[in-house]
Amino acid sequence: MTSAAKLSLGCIADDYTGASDLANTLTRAGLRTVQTIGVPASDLALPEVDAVVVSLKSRSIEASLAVTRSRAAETWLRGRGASHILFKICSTFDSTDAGNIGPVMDALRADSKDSIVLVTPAFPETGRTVYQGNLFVGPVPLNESPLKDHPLNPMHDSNLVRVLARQSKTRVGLVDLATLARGADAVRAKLADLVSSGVGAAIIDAVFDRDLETIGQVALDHRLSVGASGIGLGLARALVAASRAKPDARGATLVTPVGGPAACLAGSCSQATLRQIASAEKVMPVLHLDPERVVAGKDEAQRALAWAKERLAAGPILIASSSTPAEVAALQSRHGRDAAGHAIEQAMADIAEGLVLSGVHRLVVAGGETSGAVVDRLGIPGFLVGAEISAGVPVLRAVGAGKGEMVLALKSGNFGGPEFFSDALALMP
Ligand SMILES: Nc1ncnc2c1ncn2[C@@H]1O[C@H](COP(=O)(O)OP(=O)(O)O)[C@@H](O)[C@H]1O
Ligand SMILES: O=C(O)[C@@H](O)C(=O)COP(=O)(O)O
Repeated sequence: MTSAAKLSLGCIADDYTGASDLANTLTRAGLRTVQTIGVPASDLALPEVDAVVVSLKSRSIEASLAVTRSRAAETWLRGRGASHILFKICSTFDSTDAGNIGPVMDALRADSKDSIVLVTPAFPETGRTVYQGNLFVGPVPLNESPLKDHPLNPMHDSNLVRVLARQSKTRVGLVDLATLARGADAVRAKLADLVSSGVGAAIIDAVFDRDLETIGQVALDHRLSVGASGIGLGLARALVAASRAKPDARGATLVTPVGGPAACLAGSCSQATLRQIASAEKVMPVLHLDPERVVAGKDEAQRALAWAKERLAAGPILIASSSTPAEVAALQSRHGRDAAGHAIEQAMADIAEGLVLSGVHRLVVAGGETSGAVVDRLGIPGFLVGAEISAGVPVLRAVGAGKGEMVLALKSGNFGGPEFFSDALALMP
């Protein structure tokens, strides 16, 4: 970093769309924020900021690797003066019984020496609320939501106290909404009780943004918290209220128009993304990859690139691997979950690389793992946050890529309205 100023907040995000979601929230709450891809190289020039969100692709990798990478990010952020670190997880608690939320939380907690860690994936703006420790996605519990069919981490239990306890060596407790409603001191007293009974992590309920403000105040007593963009909002507001960060009147970066061809890639199989692809069919050419051919080799990505090159001059295009839950399950039963996912992610990265070589500098990507594969392949080291396309999804301006100006939108599979692809392109001139 060029600046020696101390960070008010350090963040470690377990995927790239989640990182841009958090960077968007922090920016809009007034913190000057950058998103880096991995731990930044020492020569990466970054502006003076209040918060850095280090993006990792650690949600679905082996737990010990997720721990090592998260710790490297933690060391870097603490070295820049961050006294509080937020480990950003998905608002739908995407994980398996093997991890990675529990193992990373345990390791960061040991390093921070916190007696207890507050954990909440609540993000009311996108319909994620937590009550009595149960996560709701809109009106339904997590296990009845489309997340039950996620290709990599299907979620079958909405009770987060149980889910986290299965992944963590720490005893997990609950701070319920009734306690939270009594204010920050009531939460502090409850945490002290939990600590005295040997609990090291507390799922905390939150339904409204005001709940997250209380949580943010209490979380700042500690060195670590775990959660989604909602707790990021609470922390940012608490930092501004405590004058530990100056609200930035400029807000999001103005992204200068880059022009030229634009493309969209979708690797998310979420219901929201499937609906968005169906809407895009009405306004732009859409190519559906044949997932079986993608797993078989590189030809399908080459076919897609040739298809795109014939059309790019005429307007935006969309290339999608996304399939229905039944089709995903069938592909996975033939090739295995990880092999199928990896092959498709790498095909998306091949296509993105080819598109950029063909002059595309405006790129929309749907899917967290998919975005990770694409951004890694493009070698982009970091992003500044631009306009908000929809809740949790900003326009991003690549910094330090050495490939000329480039703007991207990295969409979490579940986010965005039905016209998301057109909405994004309209804000990426
Ligand atoms: N047709 C398909 N069949 C099986 N897996 C797929 C298919 N299309 C994409 N995938 C894989 O599903 C995963 C989707 O995850 P991700 O990109 O994180 O989306 P989301 O944001 O919805 O979680 C990726 O690993 C992707 O490669
Ligand atoms: O918190 C969220 O829901 C998002 O920021 C996020 O992490 C989404 O992950 P993907 O759905 O895998 O993109």
